[in-house]
Formats: sequence, C-alpha cells, structure tokens
Amino acid sequence: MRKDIQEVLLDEETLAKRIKEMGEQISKDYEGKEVIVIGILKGSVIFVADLVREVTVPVSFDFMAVSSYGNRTTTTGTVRILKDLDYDIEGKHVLIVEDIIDSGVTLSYLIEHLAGRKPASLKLCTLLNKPERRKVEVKVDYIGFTVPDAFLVGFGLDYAEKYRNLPFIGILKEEIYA
Ligand SMILES: O=P(O)(O)OC[C@H]1O[C@H](OP(=O)(O)OP(=O)(O)O)[C@H](O)[C@@H]1O
Ligand code: HPA
Repeated sequence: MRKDIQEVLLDEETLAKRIKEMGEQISKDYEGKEVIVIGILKGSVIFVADLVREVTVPVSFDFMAVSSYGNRTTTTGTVRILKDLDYDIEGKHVLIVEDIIDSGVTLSYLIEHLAGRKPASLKLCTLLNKPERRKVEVKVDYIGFTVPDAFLVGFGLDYAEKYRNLPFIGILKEEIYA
C-alpha cells in the first residue's frame, strides 16, 4: 500500500495532536450538555474513535452510511442513504463527524435531512476540509486541517475501499486511479 502513496501529508503524531485539540474544544463548547455524535460511515470511523476519547462530556454514538463516490475519485453528485440512524434525535445536541468535506454535496444533503428531525442543535465536525473543490457551501463548526486539491487516502479514507487502514493521510499516486 505504501508504494501507492506519493507523499505523506499528515503523519500519526500530527493527527493525534490536532484531534486532541479538537476534542478539548468540543468538550468546552458542550460543557453541561450531552452530545450525540453521528459518524458518517465508513470514512469517519477512525477519526470518530480517536476524537470521542478526547471528549470529556457524555457522548453517545450513532452512525449513518451514505455514499456518493463508489469506486470513483469525484462525487457522483447523488447521495444515497445506505443506513439511517438507529435513534430519534429530536431535542438532542447532535454533532455530525466526517472524515473529509470535498464538494460539500454529502454534508449539505445530510444537514438538510437531519435538521428536519428537529435536534436541539446540529453542528459539523470534519477532520479534513478541501475548500478548492467545493460545489455546495456548508458551514463547518470544527475543522482539523485544510488540505490541497489532491485525492487523499488513509486514516479511514479510501480509494475503491482500499487504504483505509493506513495510519497516516497521504496523497494517492495519480497512476493508481488514472
Ligand atoms: O464533500 P463530498 O464531495 O460529498 O465528499 C465527502 C464524502 O465522501 C466520502 O464518502 P464516500 O461517499 O466516499 O463513502 P465512504 O465514507 O464509505 O468512503 C467522505 O467520507 C465524505 O462522506
Ligand atoms: O480525497 C478524498 N479521498 C477519499 N475519499 C474522498 N471523498 C471525498 N474526497 C476524498
């Protein structure tokens, strides 16, 4: 797998340090409240697992699976819900956690969809933000890193379901998907 990586963009130490800071900020902002963290499968699982262990307020988890990429490196533009939430979020403080916001298509769809279920609050947290590729504007409350317009893999992010278990985030060599 490592031979398919052009460059390591964020190594394990850098990721851990920033995730700790994000957890501290979230703990401060939600002080005195309970939060439902909604992880968006599958890319966010590694980030969610690390992030929630840095949060000191009570957290419960739920997960949604949506897909808009399939085996591609650009969005299809259509978001499909593959798995909905298990629990009702009405009146609850909800934090959506993503691995990456690229075109913004996935998150804007999710926000609209979940806002209709009347949570007490709805905030967004992403490990990576790729603003150069934005097609739909979304307001993001917590951003780990702003990244360049390159196809990234590792730490949960895949290309055709591969590379998710790399412990760092790297730029995939173009020849792999060209
Ligand atoms: O801002 P966007 O252009 O919509 O891209 C972001 C979405 O794309 C990826 O999911 P993907 O559909 O590849 O599913 P996965 O999490 O299972 O890899 C990623 O996890 C985000 O959910
Ligand atoms: O750069 C990316 N890598 C993996 N999955 C993604 N989904 C949106 N952007 C990306």
